[in-house]
Amino acid sequence: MIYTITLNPSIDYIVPVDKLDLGGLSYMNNDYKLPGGKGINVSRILKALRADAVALGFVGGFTGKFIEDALDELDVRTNFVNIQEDTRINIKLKADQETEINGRGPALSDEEVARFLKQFEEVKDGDTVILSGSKPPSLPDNFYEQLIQRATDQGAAFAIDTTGAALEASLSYQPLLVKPNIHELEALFDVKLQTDEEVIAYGKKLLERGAKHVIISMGGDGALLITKQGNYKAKAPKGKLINSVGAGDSMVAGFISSFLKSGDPAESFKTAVASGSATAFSEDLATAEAIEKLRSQIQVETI
Ligand SMILES: Nc1ncnc2c1ncn2[C@@H]1O[C@H](COP(=O)(O)OP(=O)(O)OP(=O)(O)O)[C@@H](O)[C@H]1O
Ligand SMILES: O=P(O)(O)OC[C@@]1(O)O[C@H](CO)[C@@H](O)[C@@H]1O
Repeated sequence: MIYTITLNPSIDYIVPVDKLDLGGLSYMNNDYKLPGGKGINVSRILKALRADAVALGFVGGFTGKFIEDALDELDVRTNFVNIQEDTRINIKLKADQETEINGRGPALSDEEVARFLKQFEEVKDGDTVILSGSKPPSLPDNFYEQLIQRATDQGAAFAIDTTGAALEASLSYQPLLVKPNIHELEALFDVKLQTDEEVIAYGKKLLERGAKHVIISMGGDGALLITKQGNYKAKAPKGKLINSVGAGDSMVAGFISSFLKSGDPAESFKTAVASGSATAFSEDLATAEAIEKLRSQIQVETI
């Protein structure tokens, strides 16, 4: 079984505006709401790719109910801990540029956290846990590390898509996959990276510190995969960028679902890039058909 962990889900409120008048009044064009949060997005793509997964995390209030109902409708399996405070709403403003305004997230009580940890005991030998996104501020800084420690003790593999200290702390536990984007990699090492060689050199540092596979995503410039066996590059297919929200999560889902079936990093990387780009070219997350169609266009080269 795959478990996705979304400690801080969100309603993603997509707000298209023809022209944004800062300080004035603008009207929305066909705004819509999606169940969001990185792990939830991963679960939705896993569902599209027919991989069995359960989404875990915390949801609360009317916003939490919206997320549970929307995922039920999409037939995505969930087992959330219900909490007292409302789940956050994240604003995705689409004018001539995309602007994101994310909430910090609700406060969690000790009892709510204890219920989550109890539930986490169901993770067992052979399972894969995917940890993605921010944590609500009331959780301790090392909460991801605590979960990784538990997952590892329980015999499960894990992948992690987060940034900064939480990403660094995860490396010695040998994540199956880490997927910083190029800006997150730059921030981690406080450098500016120009060439593929430079990106690979810094990606390799994550490998040396324990990660088994490192994907560095680069938006419309595609991605690099760094492994002990070799390094790979895939250009992103050409298309109209409609929505980059969830492109990175789609990559994680694409890689993990394919790798668990095939054990082949290069093939899994191809599915990852196809999944990321198919989401970038859609209003919502990618469909299985869109992923399959793009997959045939993607060339993975060894570099
Ligand atoms: N403009 C684009 N054209 C084609 N593919 C894209 C584009 N933007 C993103 N992608 C695809 O999605 C992948 C992930 O994108 P990106 O590097 O933006 O991840 P991210 O920053 O983690 O995304 P997010 O946080 O928005 O989910 C890219 O490697 C690429 O395959
Ligand atoms: O604030 P976090 O947890 O880092 O990111 C949350 C978020 O921006 O990430 C997803 C896209 O990757 C969205 O569904 C969601 O709104």
